[in-house]
Amino acid sequence: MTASIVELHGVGKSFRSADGHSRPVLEQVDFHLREGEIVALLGQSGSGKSTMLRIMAGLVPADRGQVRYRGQPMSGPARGISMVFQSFALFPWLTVRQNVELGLEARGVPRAEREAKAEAAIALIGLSGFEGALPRELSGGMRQRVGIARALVTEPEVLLMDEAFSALDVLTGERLREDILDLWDSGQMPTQAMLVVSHNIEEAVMMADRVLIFASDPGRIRCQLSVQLPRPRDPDSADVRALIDEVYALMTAGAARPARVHGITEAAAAPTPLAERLPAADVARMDGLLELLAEPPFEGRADLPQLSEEAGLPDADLLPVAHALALLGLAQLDSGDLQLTALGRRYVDGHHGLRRDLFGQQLLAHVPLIAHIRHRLEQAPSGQMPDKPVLRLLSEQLDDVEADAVLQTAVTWARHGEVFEYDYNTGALRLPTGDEETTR
Ligand SMILES: Nc1ncnc2c1ncn2[C@@H]1O[C@H](COP(=O)(O)OP(=O)(O)OP(=O)(O)O)[C@@H](O)[C@H]1O
Repeated sequence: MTASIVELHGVGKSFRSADGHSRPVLEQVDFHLREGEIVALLGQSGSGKSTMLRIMAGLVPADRGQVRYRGQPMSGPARGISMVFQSFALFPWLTVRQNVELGLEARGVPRAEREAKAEAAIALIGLSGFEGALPRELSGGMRQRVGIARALVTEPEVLLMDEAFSALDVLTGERLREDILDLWDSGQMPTQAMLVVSHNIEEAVMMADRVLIFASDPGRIRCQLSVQLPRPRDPDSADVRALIDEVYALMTAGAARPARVHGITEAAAAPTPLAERLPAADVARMDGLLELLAEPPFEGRADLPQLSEEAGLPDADLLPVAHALALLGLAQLDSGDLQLTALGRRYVDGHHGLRRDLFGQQLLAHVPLIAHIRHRLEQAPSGQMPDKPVLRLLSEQLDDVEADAVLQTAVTWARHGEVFEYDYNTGALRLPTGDEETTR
């Protein structure tokens, strides 16, 4: 059995929200990162993937369970583990060489050795000739190469990449990913294991020996899939396509209530809370996807990877839309396919008024937060209420930024279904005009 470099045993982490509530973000995470493997971590936004990476790097402590690095309990940042961030995190006033040398400086490495190592890392990642450039003089792809050189210069045994390619355009991201895999497969990297957080299913399947799928609320490993295909992999090969389909199916299983269906037993039995994270799906995109799904060649049923290509939507955008359609009963997710329901067919075929009514009806039936706001507005003599109590309710389980995002999603959906209105200037929620006297 290959040796484990980092081990998580029953790891849990909670954060305290602004109002003092403690929210579990990770629960019972068991994971071993072993020598010689690349592991990809996929999961919904906010499911705790970055938190798990930071715990593995020793940047934040776990509240529960054990974290071990080479068999020893982790205490503080681990020297043999480096991270690469989505945002590049470069110092704008330092040159490429100075940015790369930083990690070595902090460790007291003598100057001559620092320079030699930085030069080697810069050459390895293909940036020779740009040592004296400032970050602003580089393209996004080159900046991320600096971020990777800075992570590699300390010769880490473990490289943790947190959405390292997602801020780059598709081609640049693919090229950088391929270069890293070439370095890894040819043994030129000092690194012995990589963990890659991604929102891109194809990227995960192209890179990893194992794909872990995270569940949300609280974050935990829901399932894993091993990928036993030699690299480099052909994204169009039948084997890769089949695995991509399988990962889509696993990620969308139980999508109507993604956080709960595969959840821990008590959570599955609990009623759906008002403060659930809604998939951040734009209404125009939901309409567009339903229309695309209804037309040839799909005729009501589509393979998600094909739909992603046809709609020009990356996974990070497509999956929330697919989840939202499933939540509202307009489509259903089944084995990695999206299928129009009978109601979804009526919606697509309907004129504007019918679409509005069906959408509103489904919101009230399936989104407890929207039904709750509508009920409160109907009870209020003025047909109005401020958004503050709703935000307070949401922040019992979500942080402030997420609470705001959930309210905004609820508002855009509710406006489309004419369930309620929102005044962006005053933050007032109110019944739609002409609707004050009626109840649905
Ligand atoms: N320092 C912190 N204080 C309070 N809450 C935090 C902190 N760090 C993360 N969180 C919360 O923990 C949850 C998980 O966040 P995390 O960034 O780990 O998720 P993620 O799966 O990486 O999300 P994304 O894919 O959007 O990057 C979120 O609700 C986030 O707001």
